[in-house]
Amino acid sequence: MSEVSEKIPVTLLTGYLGAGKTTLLNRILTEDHGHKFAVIVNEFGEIGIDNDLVIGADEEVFEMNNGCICCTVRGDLIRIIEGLMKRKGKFDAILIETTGLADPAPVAQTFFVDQDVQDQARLDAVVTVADAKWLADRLKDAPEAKSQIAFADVIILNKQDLVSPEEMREVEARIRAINPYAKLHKTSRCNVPLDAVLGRNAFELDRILEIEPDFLEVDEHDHDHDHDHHGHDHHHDHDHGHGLKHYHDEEMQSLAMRIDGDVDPHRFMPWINHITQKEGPSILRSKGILAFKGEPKRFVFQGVHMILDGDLQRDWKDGEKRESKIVFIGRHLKEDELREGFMACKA
Ligand SMILES: Nc1nc2c(ncn2[C@@H]2O[C@H](COP(=O)(O)OP(=O)(O)OP(=O)(O)O)[C@@H](O)[C@H]2O)c(=O)[nH]1
Repeated sequence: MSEVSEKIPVTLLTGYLGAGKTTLLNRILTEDHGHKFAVIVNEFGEIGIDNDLVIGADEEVFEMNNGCICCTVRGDLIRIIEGLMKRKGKFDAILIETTGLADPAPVAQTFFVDQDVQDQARLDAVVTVADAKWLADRLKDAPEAKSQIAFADVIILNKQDLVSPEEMREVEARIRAINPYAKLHKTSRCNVPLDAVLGRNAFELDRILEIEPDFLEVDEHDHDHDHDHHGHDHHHDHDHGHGLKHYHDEEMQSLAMRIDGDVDPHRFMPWINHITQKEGPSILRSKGILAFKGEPKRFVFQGVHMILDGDLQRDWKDGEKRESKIVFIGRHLKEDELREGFMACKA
């Protein structure tokens, strides 16, 4: 067993008010799966927790006026997770339900910035529940709703029973305009198999771009999916196109880039550090797998805003094409600048 797999997996559950987070949580908790979960509920910045799960939970007093909300959330979360770790063995996964208005980033960042937390727990995936009936409206007026979609590794597009198939296609297309990479499940009452939500390893560096192996095909070509397959019954595992209208979300975009071959680490590292510091507030997620010149191993990185985490991973396999690919998801991305900057890293 690798060291990684002994860490407690953490699933971060997000979604706008009333989308169905609690419904999903209850499904997870009541299903007969033989796992024990610890649940952390984050209400409006305050972290309340099932009292008998944590020693000294009564002492978790939240001070909302005390400085930056992100830091407060993070501090509370670190203390709660450390408390939970003292009871290690009593549960095998942690679920965090954030309030419908929360930005998932500070919670996710906790798993990269705090060494003690990092040693014991690993972020498994960000799961976002979306309301098929109301999401399109919330995308117009609620920036949090958009961030939650952009941030997701898994999207549960819920309340299918309340919309027509046509409306469902419409909302799916809106989601794809923001985040083409997440796994998407259409549900009523969040009726997904649990392995669609848990054990995703979406933040595992080695799996980062393998979850959706065809991710790059989306952005590389023009989004011209007007070729409707009338009368054909197409069943294959391709989420994009095929009856989906294509939108471009003006505000929130994703940008995928590829270099055929190696990049120069002496150019790439300063560039990625610079760009994530400078554009960090607008970059929600970044991920990449890179072939560094002269390096037999793949360099894999991911980031949440300006916090980056990267490592040399397994060797490039015999016959595997050495290439370098990165993805940014964010608000008002400076596409030309990002593209030019990355292309200049070519070895
Ligand atoms: N019609 C329909 N109702 C649903 C579905 N899923 C959940 N609901 C209902 O929607 C309401 C909100 O669901 P919750 O699971 O509480 O949503 P939430 O995201 O936890 O809500 P907040 O805690 O307020 O953010 C409840 O009344 C649910 O019974 C669904 O698929 N279809």
